[in-house]
This record gives sequence, C-alpha cells and structure tokens, in this order.
Amino acid sequence: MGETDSFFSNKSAKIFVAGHRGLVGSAIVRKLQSLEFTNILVRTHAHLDLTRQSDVDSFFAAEKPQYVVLAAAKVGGIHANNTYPADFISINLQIQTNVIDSSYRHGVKKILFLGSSCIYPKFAPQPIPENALLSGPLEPTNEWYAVAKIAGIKMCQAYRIQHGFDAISGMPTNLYGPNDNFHPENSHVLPALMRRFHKAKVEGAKEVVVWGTGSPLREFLHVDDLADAVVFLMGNYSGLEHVNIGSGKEATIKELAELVKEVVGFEGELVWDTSKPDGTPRKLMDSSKLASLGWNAKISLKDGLVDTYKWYLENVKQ
Ligand SMILES: NC(=O)C1=CN([C@@H]2O[C@H](COP(=O)(O)OP(=O)(O)OC[C@H]3O[C@@H](n4cnc5c(N)ncnc54)[C@H](OP(=O)(O)O)[C@@H]3O)[C@@H](O)[C@H]2O)C=CC1
Ligand SMILES: C[C@H]1O[C@H](OP(=O)(O)OP(=O)(O)OC[C@H]2O[C@@H](n3cnc4c(=O)[nH]c(N)nc43)[C@H](O)[C@@H]2O)[C@@H](O)[C@@H](O)C1=O
Repeated sequence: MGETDSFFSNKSAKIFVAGHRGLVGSAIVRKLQSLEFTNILVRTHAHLDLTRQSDVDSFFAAEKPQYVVLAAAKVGGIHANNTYPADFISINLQIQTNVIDSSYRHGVKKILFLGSSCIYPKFAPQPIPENALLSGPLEPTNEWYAVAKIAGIKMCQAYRIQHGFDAISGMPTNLYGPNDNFHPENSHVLPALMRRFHKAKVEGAKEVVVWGTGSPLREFLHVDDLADAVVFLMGNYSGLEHVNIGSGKEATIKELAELVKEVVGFEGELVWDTSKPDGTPRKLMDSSKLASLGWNAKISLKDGLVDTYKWYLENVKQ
C-alpha cells in the first residue's frame, strides 16, 4: 500500500524524536524500541534548541533523518498557559515552524506533528469531531497555545498541498504517565494532584486543596496508549486532516481527584479553591476516525494511575 507501508518495514530507518525526554517523546522512544527500531535520533534541549532556526537547519542537513515525530513543545497546565501566554505562542510557533520546514527541505519522508484537544472551540459539540476546528471562539486560558497548535496543523496541510510533503497531525487529549511534569503550579491536573495527595499523606495533612469547582469534564489517555497511536499513524495514515487521539472515557475533576486520592492512599478531605479557573467545561474528543483506521486505547484510567504512581514513587525525588 505504498508510502505508509514502508514505515514498519524498515526498522533501521533514522527517526528523529524531538522532545525525547518529555512525557510524550520518552513514551514514543520506548514504543519504537519495543518494536525494534534501531536508529532513533535524539537531541536534548541543551544540545539543540529547536527555536533556533539555523541550528535546526544545520542539524537536519547533517543528520538527514527519514522520519520525524515532533513531541518538543512548550507545555503546561491551565495555570502555566494562563500566566505565560507569550512563551506558549512564540516558543511553539518557532519550534514547529523550524522543524516542519527543515524536515521538508532536507528530504524527510514523513513527519507527525502533535497538537492538543485545546485547538477546538470552548463550546464545541461533544464528542468533538475533527471538523469542529475553527468553528467558534477558543477557551481564553489557553488560546495562545491553541493558536500556535492550529498554525502547526495548517502548516502541515499547506506543505502537503503545495509540496506533496507527507506531514500529518495528531491531536491528543489530556495525557499522563511516566516522565510527566509534577511541578506544583505549572503541571496538568493529574500529576499536580498525585504530588499534592502524596505530600499530604506523607505529612499527615487533614486536607488537600483542589482547583476550581470540580465540575469540568476531561478525557484522559495514558501516554503509552498515545505512543502506540502515534506509531500506528506513522504507519497507517497519510491524510490532509488532523486525527483525534483519545480514550473515549471522561471523568469530572472531582471524580479524578477521588480516584487519585484512592490510588495514593490519602485519607483526608478535599477543599475546592474556586478562585482558580475551571477552563473548558468539557472536551471529549470524537476519536471514531482513528478507530475506523483500526486503533483503540487499551489502558484504563485506574490502571494508568496505579502505574504512574508506582513510577512517581520510584523516580521523583520526594
Ligand atoms: N501533556 C499533555 O497532556 C498533552 C501533550 N500534548 C502534546 O504532546 C507534545 C509533548 O508534550 P509533553 O511530552 O507533555 O511535554 P513535556 O514538557 O513533557 O516535553 C516537551 C519536551 O520538549 C522539549 N523542548 C521544549 N522546548 C524545546 C526547545 N526549544 N528545544 C528543544 N527541546 C525543547 C523539552 O525539553 P526541556 O524540558 O529540556 O525544555 C521536553 O523534553 C506537545 O506537542 C504537546 O502539545 C498534547 C495533548 C496533551
Ligand atoms: C492538555 C491541556 O491542558 C490544559 O488544559 P486543561 O485541560 O484545562 O488542563 P489542566 O490539567 O491544567 O486542568 C484541568 C482541570 O483541572 C483543574 N485542576 C484542579 N486542581 C488542579 C491542579 O492542581 N492543577 C491543575 N493544572 N489543574 C487543576 C483545573 O482547574 C481544570 O479545571 C491546557 O494547558 C491546554 O493547553 C491543554 O492542551
């Protein structure tokens, strides 16, 4: 079946995984290694700053990767997005523009760009289909990041239309798992709560503060499922439209907090800080397009939380 077939058939192809030390990039490297890909190209941020156009160009000219997965980005939770809008729009636009353009100009066979479910309008129809893109106003707490990600999708489409470049985009829902960012303020809700409940358990605290009202709904996907989907798309999809990547399962923030509390073993009370923003009320994606291609998520939220807490205890300095 032509081009898409060749990704799985050449295990020695040079694959650049940008952002390989992050939550997503590290999971993609693990997945590629488990499939016995032998030529995975990585660079730390310190060795290659992807916002520097000429450095990125020189890197691609010297290394000539055949495939690229772009998992390097400025990423954070609701507070970070709301507090550092300039960083979220400018760093992401720079990284993705440099990597997509250099990939095209240096003969990369295929690139996968990662966006996020926040690209969709705040009040999009639920579950959100791919064609809800640009159909209404964005959620204000993350519109800067969303605009950058929308530009990334459009850049992939434009390079495909004008140059025939095989650039595809995957839109993951909220992710979690090993190598997540557990920063107390700047992280996403799941690692933030895991850290806070763990600290409270160790210190014998009676209560834990959780942000917002607890009513927003979120769809969570374990990063190992996401990595599986990314590799699946590299081998099986070459279309113009971006592809939603979700679990199809949603929980309120209150339900999530109760589950994290149970997994961590904290026995105190939850206190809601309603001065903190709720963000989008609901963002369940319609992942039927990916399902029709033959991919579905496998890891339940409970199992994923148990796995992530184990990783946290073994790897994060307490
Ligand atoms: N986490 C989530 O819930 C979701 C993530 N995504 C998408 O997945 C992708 C990866 O996110 P995630 O793994 O969570 O993010 P992380 O923050 O865990 O990882 C991002 C990686 O990118 C690197 N990076 C950042 N800036 C630069 C730069 N200028 N030059 C080189 N490397 C850089 C970081 O290195 P360093 O730490 O050294 O700066 C880090 O290794 C992003 O595109 C994100 O939008 C989409 C939906 C949800
Ligand atoms: C992946 C996605 O991630 C972000 O959007 P978000 O889904 O709103 O992300 P979040 O995980 O930070 O919050 C989810 C919900 O949880 C509540 N909440 C409770 N307590 C804590 C808490 O302690 N920390 C955080 N961060 N949130 C908390 C919080 O108030 C909100 O209602 C964007 O960056 C966006 O750009 C994006 O792509």
